[in-house]
Amino acid sequence: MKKIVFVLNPHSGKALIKNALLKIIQVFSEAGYDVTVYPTKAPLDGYEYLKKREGQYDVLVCSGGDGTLNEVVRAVLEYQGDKPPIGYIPSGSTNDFATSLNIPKDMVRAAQHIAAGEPVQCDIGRANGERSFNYVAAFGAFTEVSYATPQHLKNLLGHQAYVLEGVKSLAALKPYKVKVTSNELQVEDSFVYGMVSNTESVGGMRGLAGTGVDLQDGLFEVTLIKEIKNPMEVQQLVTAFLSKNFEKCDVLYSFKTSKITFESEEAIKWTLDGEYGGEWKEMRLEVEPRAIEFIIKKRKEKTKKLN
Ligand SMILES: Nc1ncnc2c1ncn2[C@@H]1O[C@H](COP(=O)(O)OP(=O)(O)OP(=O)(O)O)[C@@H](O)[C@H]1O
Repeated sequence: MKKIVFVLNPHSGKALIKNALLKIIQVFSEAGYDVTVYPTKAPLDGYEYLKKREGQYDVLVCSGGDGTLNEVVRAVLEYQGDKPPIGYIPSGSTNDFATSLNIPKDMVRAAQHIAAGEPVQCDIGRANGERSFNYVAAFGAFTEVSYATPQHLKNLLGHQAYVLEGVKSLAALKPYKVKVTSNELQVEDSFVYGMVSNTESVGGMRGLAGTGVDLQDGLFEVTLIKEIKNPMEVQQLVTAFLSKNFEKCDVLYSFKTSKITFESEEAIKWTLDGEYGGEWKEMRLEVEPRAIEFIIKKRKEKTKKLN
């Protein structure tokens, strides 16, 4: 009998998991799995639990927000032997990455997709050779948002919390002098925002990272916003984001890369998958191509697009 473990953060999002838990277990059981359920007790508990149990499960399913998913991926990346596929049942406040994987918001449906789904390979990011990130590493405006927003506020406002905080931080944009080095671009300038991502949606907003996002092309999208000096530049930026056409915007760089370094004289705070990622004077971001398998619903066009 194949073994599935279901690791869940009981407090994530609005704790909706409690209404769906029994049905989710039934879905996996009826699909022929021997099911183990593990509710996490604290940050890093999910990571440690799975790390210690390498080789014991055929499929790892997790439910929570981006932070919980990040822990599960991190454990699997550290496995020495086979890396089991990961199923994700989102229950966080924004769930950007789930949107990119076309995972339904309804938890029981998400479980059904996993039970009948297939694994697809996905690129993963690595920050300064250590911490992994699934879909976004960023600094500057907006990035304080997710780790500075308390859980109860996130639960209350959901995705609006991000937008509200984002607008607030727009009023106090602090530029950072940064040297950016990649094969595609070498530049030294003042930036208010920098993002390296592998997702169609960031902070609940689609299109921020440009178009043509492919989760397994070995490339992440880079979006850099320069210091904004006048109202015309603000307008340019708004137009670029609304039209999703970044080419004519002088205050923005948008390109794809597999490796990029950010260097600055002062330490800059980073966020990795919406969680605090530390303060760094040098941040090296690298793509690990197709490092993880996610189980998603079998779908002709999706399979075509991803493979
Ligand atoms: N039982 C727990 N108590 C406290 N924190 C936990 C617990 N289980 C997990 N965590 C930690 O809480 C952090 C946030 O959890 P998670 O990402 O699952 O939910 P969220 O914050 O609601 O979602 P999102 O990040 O999408 O808004 C994670 O870093 C996770 O490790």
